[in-house]
Amino acid sequence: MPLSSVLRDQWIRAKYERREFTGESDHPQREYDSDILESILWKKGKDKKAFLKRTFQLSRKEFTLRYFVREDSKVPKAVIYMKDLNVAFQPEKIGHNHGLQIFYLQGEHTRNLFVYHESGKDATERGAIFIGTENHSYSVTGFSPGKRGPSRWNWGITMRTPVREFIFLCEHEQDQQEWLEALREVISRPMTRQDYATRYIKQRITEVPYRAEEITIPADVIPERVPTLIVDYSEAEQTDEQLFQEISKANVICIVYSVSDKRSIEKVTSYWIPLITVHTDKYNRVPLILVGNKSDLPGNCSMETSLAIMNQHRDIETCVECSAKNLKNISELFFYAQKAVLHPSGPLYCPKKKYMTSLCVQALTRIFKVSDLDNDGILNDDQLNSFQRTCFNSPLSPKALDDMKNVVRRNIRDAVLGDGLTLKGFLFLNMLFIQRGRHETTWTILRRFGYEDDLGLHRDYLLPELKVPPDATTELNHDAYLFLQGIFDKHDKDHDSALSPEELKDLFSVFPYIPWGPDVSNTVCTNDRGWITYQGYLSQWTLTAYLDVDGCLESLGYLGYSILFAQESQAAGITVTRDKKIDIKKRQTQRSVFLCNVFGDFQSGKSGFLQAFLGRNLRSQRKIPKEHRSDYAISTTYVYGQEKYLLLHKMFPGDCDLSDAYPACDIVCLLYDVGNPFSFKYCAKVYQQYLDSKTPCMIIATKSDLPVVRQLYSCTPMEFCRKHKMPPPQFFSCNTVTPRRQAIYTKLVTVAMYPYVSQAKWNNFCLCASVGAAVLAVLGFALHRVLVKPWCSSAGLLSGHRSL
Ligand SMILES: Nc1ncnc2c1ncn2[C@@H]1O[C@H](COP(=O)(O)OP(=O)(O)OP(=O)(O)O)[C@@H](O)[C@H]1O
Repeated sequence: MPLSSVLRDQWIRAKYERREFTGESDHPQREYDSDILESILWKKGKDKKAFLKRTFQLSRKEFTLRYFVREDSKVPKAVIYMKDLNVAFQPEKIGHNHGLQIFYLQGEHTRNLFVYHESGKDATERGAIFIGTENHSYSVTGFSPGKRGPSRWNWGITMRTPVREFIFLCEHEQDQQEWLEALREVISRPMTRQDYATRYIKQRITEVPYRAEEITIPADVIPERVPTLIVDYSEAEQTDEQLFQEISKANVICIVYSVSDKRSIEKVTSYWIPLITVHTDKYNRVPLILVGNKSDLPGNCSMETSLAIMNQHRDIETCVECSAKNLKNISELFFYAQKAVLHPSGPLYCPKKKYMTSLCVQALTRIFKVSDLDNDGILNDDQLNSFQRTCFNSPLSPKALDDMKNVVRRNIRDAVLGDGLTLKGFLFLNMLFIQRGRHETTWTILRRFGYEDDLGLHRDYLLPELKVPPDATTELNHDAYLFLQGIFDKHDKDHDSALSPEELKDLFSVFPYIPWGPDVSNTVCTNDRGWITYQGYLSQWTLTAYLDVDGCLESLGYLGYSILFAQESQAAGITVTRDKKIDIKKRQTQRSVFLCNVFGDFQSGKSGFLQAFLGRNLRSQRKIPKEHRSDYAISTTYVYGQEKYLLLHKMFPGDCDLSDAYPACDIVCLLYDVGNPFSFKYCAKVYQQYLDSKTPCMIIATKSDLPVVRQLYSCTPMEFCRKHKMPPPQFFSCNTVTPRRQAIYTKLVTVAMYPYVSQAKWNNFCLCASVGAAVLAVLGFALHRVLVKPWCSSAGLLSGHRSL
């Protein structure tokens, strides 16, 4: 557009749109004749937060922009020559509709001023094109009417830059010629140093975007099969809020500085690292990569500087120099970034100590112990091979095995013993992997054994999902018993079929805590030294699986069940039984654990009843310290030749609503002390108030060796049983000369297994189950045959009917 047209246009707009020069508007007319245009802009302070009022002046004469801190200041804070200056509208970044970023060159550096004006003038920038010289592949040509299709404006200009072609249309041929002339003059002029700098800034606007588009490197290009999303950040285009959000989302952050700009590396420690620290979780640090860009330029920041920074900041995973211009080390940079996320060195290695972190040593020690199947402190060739298969899906060749042992042997003493690797050797080998930058090898081992990035065991590894419906129970399956038997054998070093305190401690050395307290010795069978027997050990696992399946899964995880038995998860070792109602309907059960709740008034002999099941008489019970007492007792009995677990649970009197407070059990025992006249009343109360007719119930008369006294209740225990169609009270005493297991417990399991058998036939039924167990197992005895036999008393149960 010729100058005359511009002036005419502006004159019409001023006079008729803005009503200037008419006396109708208070528009400051002096703007047109004054040399200086002054305005108040809000400028972002150095702290990057608050906007402060500043006076800005544009001087036509000096061709400068200057600003003042105070209105009455004489000395400007900065004077910027227009030739060095550029602006971009930044409403989003500045957070104001009329936000503007002013950037200008000062020496070698670009400075930024972030400002906004309270009332904008609706101007929007559409872009800018830098015009370089012919030598730099810039050209301009005109074209005549019709060349570019029908248009109202026929005369055109094609402006070519190295990156794209721009087409402009003019109304008249004369306009076209004037523009062509002006543009050719610029293009033919050699570029000054200043022009180069300006081009850099302008290219950032038009050619190199402020911010690269988000790029996703697809999952299938790396062995770990995870996609990589690369997100760029530009201070010029994005707000601090966006930066903070991206930081908090990132798995790895590359801090880029210029090797030719010392101040940019200083900013890494003074600005970027503190900023990232504030905006990331302190318990879950994000790995950082220090990237020295522009390695094609002569640098004044040496690699030593970045290494020193790396040594000071644990989160810096690695540093790398690259050149985005000639693409040197760019793919390496992203490889390191991926590696920093997938195989971070921070949790594994402490550069200061030049040794593995204590958490890493702990984890590898556990892995060694789990893999040392015979617990001799050495991974022999077989064990090393199965370890190798577990972690890397293939065994080592004999030569590779030998080479590996030789490397370790050469470097450290006591690392190889006989033909195997000691714990010391195993730790050394891993340290070697880490020191040689092969973190992924150690991470593969750690991850295979359930560890996650913080070197804790993964929740999914320890607590896999297991659905247990309300009327189902949880038991260990055959596989899990086999595994636990193996663990027992591995730790029973003296082969006495019991675990001494040291052996037990060693067994739990792969746990972060000892899961069994001293009460366990009074929950399961022990030998005469009080050590948990093989049977007792399996019983305790059975109890854990039944009462605390999550705890059991966790323990299986620590012991390495799913890894050593090549199972998908620890849950593979657990059987969830079917709904008990189906068992009753089908008149058969596959369960092997039955729960019996034991009620009785204070001092009625409940503990005695539990302990006697573990083969302890009154005398041995009295030796149990109070703090070691247990509310549970579990052991096995045989019913029709099948081994079943009976879990006795002592209930406390005083619990107000027993039916709500305790889970459904398979059978209930109501205990009363034959020597205490007030004892039976409690049993009658529990029976009437809390028991449903569906759960089998048995009344047990304890301390039967003591003189029997009359119970102070409306009826005798015998009459009570008859009235409620229960078998008569069963006499019991734990005050025996020698400790012995009594038949009452088999009877309880039998009744628990067949709750639908009428109570009147119990004694008959139970006698056959216990006395004939072995024979019946061989003959494959059928249940219905038992039911028709006449009632007979169980030999081991009672000393006879007493007068009740
Ligand atoms: N056959 C017996 N002869 C004599 N005393 C016995 C006999 N059986 C148990 N006792 C004693 O009776 C007391 C109570 O027994 P026990 O601790 O088993 O009852 P409890 O119901 O578990 O008690 P609490 O309700 O207080 O927990 C104990 O002092 C025990 O030694």
